[in-house]
Amino acid sequence: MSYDREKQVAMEAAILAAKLCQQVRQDIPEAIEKQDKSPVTVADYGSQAIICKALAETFPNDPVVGEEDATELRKPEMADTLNKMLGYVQNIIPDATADQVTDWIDRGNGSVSPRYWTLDPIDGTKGFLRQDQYAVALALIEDGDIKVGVLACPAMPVEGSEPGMLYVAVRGEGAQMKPLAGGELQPIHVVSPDDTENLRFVESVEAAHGDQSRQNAMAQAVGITAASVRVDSQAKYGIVASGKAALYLRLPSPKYPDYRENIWDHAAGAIVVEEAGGKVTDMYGKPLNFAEGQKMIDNRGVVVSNGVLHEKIIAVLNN
Ligand SMILES: Nc1ncnc2c1ncn2[C@@H]1O[C@H](COP(=O)(O)OS(=O)(=O)O)[C@@H](OP(=O)(O)O)[C@H]1O
Ligand SMILES: [Mg+2]
Ligand SMILES: [Mg+2]
Ligand SMILES: [Mg+2]
Repeated sequence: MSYDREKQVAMEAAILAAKLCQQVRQDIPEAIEKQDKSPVTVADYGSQAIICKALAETFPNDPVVGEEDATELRKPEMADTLNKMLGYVQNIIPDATADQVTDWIDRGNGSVSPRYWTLDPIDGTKGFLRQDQYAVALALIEDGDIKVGVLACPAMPVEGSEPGMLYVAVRGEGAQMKPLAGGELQPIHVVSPDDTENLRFVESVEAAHGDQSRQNAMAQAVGITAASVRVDSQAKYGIVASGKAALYLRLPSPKYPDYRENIWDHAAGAIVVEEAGGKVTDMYGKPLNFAEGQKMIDNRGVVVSNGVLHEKIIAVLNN
């Protein structure tokens, strides 16, 4: 089966959502605190609205498992925030109404099903707020297998152009990237073992999202001597997929040993790396499970590599 239509619609939606995020960020957004104390902004909500609307129009029967929902936004005390968000959405969809926008956001409350999309409207909200890296991440999953993944990284540096890169992959068709500013999709590949210049590793900026001291020790154990490059969001997957780093380590934080990873924090990035020739598993070498629910309850941590390094890193992690 061909996924041309899914790829096209997902790319177009992610590009529009990325545009909204860039506009919000120019205006220095405020963080709103969610119930779990993590931040959300009008850009997270607006991005989810735009992407869910596009998916509803083309694939009305596909559920979407998205990070955000509109419950808080519908409260009367949130009217100013809702209005501000609506203004940004109207820059892209001029006739959108407040009721439509909250309904679109809530289309992201779907469940993991035989075929579903998973959406992180802004991955790395903390990076977004600090003017660092972030990503709009969208993936299609069928029978637990990721089929299509799109990662829009509006702050990714691009040689000779303004920042912003789009990464995309379809199962069995390879991975590609193109600048968000325009241009043709180009195939991408993970770093080869003899490319010592790019034999570096990436990890989260937020220390609480991993175990930085162990991550550094493990990278050294497989021969990576350079200090890590700290990057927010699934932009890390784009960096590994395009051969700018050989490894991304995300080991469970000693502060939050019971944390389980969300499907939307990994699905889009994982297929981009796999289709670029790399490998993605949990810290025990187990495949990530996208068939159970929004949390990957059977997995611990995430290990992303150029493939060649994978067996070695899983071995040092488990000896
Ligand atoms: N304790 C813990 N362990 C692992 N992961 C966690 C943890 N807490 C939060 N999160 C999730 O981290 C997502 C941000 O991704 P990164 O860690 O790659 O970026 S960052 O450096 O933290 O900005 C972030 O995604 P967003 O909420 O979309 O920004 C969270 O889902
Ligand atoms: Mg979040
Ligand atoms: Mg996320
Ligand atoms: Mg998010």
